[in-house]
Amino acid sequence: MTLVRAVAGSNRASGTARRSPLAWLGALLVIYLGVPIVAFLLRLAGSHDRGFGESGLWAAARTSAVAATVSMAIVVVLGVPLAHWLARSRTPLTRVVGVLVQLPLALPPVMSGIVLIYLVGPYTWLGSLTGGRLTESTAGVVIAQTFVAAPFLVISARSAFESIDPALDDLAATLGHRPLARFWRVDLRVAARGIRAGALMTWLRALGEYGATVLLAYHPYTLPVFTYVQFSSSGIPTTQAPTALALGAAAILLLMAGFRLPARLRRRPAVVTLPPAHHPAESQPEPVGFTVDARVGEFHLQATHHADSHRIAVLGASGAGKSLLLRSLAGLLGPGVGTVTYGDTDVSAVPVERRRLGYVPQNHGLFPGRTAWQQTTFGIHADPGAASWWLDTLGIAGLVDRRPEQLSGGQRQRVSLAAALAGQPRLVLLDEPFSALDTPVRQELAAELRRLQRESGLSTVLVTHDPQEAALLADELLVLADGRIVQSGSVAEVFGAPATPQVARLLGIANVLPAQVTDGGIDAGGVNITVSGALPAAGEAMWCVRPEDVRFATDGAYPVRVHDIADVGSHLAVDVALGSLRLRANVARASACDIPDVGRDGRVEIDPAAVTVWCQEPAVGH
Ligand SMILES: Nc1ncnc2c1ncn2[C@@H]1O[C@H](COP(=O)(O)OP(=O)(O)OP(=O)(O)O)[C@@H](O)[C@H]1O
Repeated sequence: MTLVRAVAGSNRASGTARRSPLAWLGALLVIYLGVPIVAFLLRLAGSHDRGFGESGLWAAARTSAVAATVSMAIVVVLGVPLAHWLARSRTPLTRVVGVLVQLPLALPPVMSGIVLIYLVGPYTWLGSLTGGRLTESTAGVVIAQTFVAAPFLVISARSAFESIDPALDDLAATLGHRPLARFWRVDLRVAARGIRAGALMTWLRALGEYGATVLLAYHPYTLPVFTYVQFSSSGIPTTQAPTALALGAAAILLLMAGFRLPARLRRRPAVVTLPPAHHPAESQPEPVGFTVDARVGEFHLQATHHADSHRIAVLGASGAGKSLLLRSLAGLLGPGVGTVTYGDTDVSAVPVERRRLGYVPQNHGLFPGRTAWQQTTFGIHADPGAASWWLDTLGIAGLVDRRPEQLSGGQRQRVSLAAALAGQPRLVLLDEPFSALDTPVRQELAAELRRLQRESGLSTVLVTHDPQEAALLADELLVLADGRIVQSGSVAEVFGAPATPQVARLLGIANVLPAQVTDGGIDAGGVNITVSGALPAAGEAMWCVRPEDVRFATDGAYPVRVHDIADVGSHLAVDVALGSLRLRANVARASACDIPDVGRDGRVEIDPAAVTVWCQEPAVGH
């Protein structure tokens, strides 16, 4: 039944496609392009003398094929690095060069020939230097073909390089690969398909080149020149053979380019046998210090901190600058961003690939086309034994043959973590490393990382949105807002006394509310609350109390009305009205009988020492 529905669905889908005006427009173009070729093939089949015996035909075909192949090779060798530079650089010079390399595409080929005569013609400096051999020779054909065909490769390769996520290059740098190695081992590999397509277009364009060739190198004849000569002297019948040859060569090449071997004939990647695992070596704790001043677009990051501990967490709202801070510490924003120290070493001038880092980027970047094992051992310092240990510990030893698209989000995140740790890094920078994991795996991994931090001295800077994760995996907290550190200190200090209402909210404290400071207390929504700590000057203020410090008691000081009671597993979350404000109380299940029913009035007690009051929320200025 399901199959019948699926078939009916697919018939409906193809029926819809047939009725679509877009499909008909496309079909008209296919007819326009196909009919002349079919007409030619019909005439060819019906002809007696097709011109295959004409003298000079095969020599012309050879000249065309050789010159097109040499042109393509020249264009690939020179054009791929040029395309890479054009894709990666954003300067006025890049823009000018980008236009320049596309000009031959816009210029009519005959005019390209004229332009070239000014460079390599017999009476130019280059022409006389080579005794006039640059024209009227196969070299001349190659020069003409290269000029008109080069833009095809450069444009295609440039767009292939531009589509590579720059984060992959950054990741490869943190794994110790220098710029040339990154070009070979990452960019070229990822852009290979676009480069191949560009090379194919270049060859085909070179093979079909006529206008520039006929001006620059009329002899030896190429296939197009030979065809025109035949057409002028003997009429159309003898042009059938060269046309058929060009058509056949192009069709075979295009078919080969799109051909994929059946799955059973394709080379399978060798099955990986994991080497014996060993525990990662102990590392020296390396507290990080930095004074960073970096501008990225409109955003200004300005932060100074010298950590006492080798376990730091950076908390902040989305867009606060956490990832940029991590990238500055890695050296990925360049050496001009300020001073960075790992332990006692000033690494400000040390290139990222020599910093011996482990880096887990936010989107858990993995290199396309590489298996989990190849990803884990891609770093130049990767230790296969430690890689095995990490893969095993992270529960992905059975997935080592899989490529990124064959892994789930959580599995990819674990591979990324294993790759960062397998190189025995001196510092690990983690950008929300557990965000795609389910709660049990997340807790398990966090506990594993915590154990390594303690036992092996693993130094980490963790970016996270989760205050619990920060408290578990760090001794020191930095809270970032709008590119500035708004509070820093030990986990206990920051959690115990959030410096601003904004920090309190980031720490997950639920009751951050407005108030008016009065004599010896605060007016919170019309209810006077007693406070034992320091109070700001009278006026508008913000205050907070943790939900677990709001306790139901029949003799409590403050009247409330219960609005909602939610059982969240570990405790009961109770929403109450305190004057005009809404307050949250977390009540242990054992004390559930103290809570009045929903809609009923009751009383709560709030410890004056548990109340924090701030003057009006300060704006972070630049
Ligand atoms: N390449 C860039 N060009 C321009 N602006 C950028 C660039 N990268 C980041 N920014 C800006 O810098 C600010 C900080 O970005 P960052 O990625 O550090 O935020 P974040 O705190 O990590 O946020 P999230 O938690 O959402 O990942 C943002 O406003 C962002 O738009």
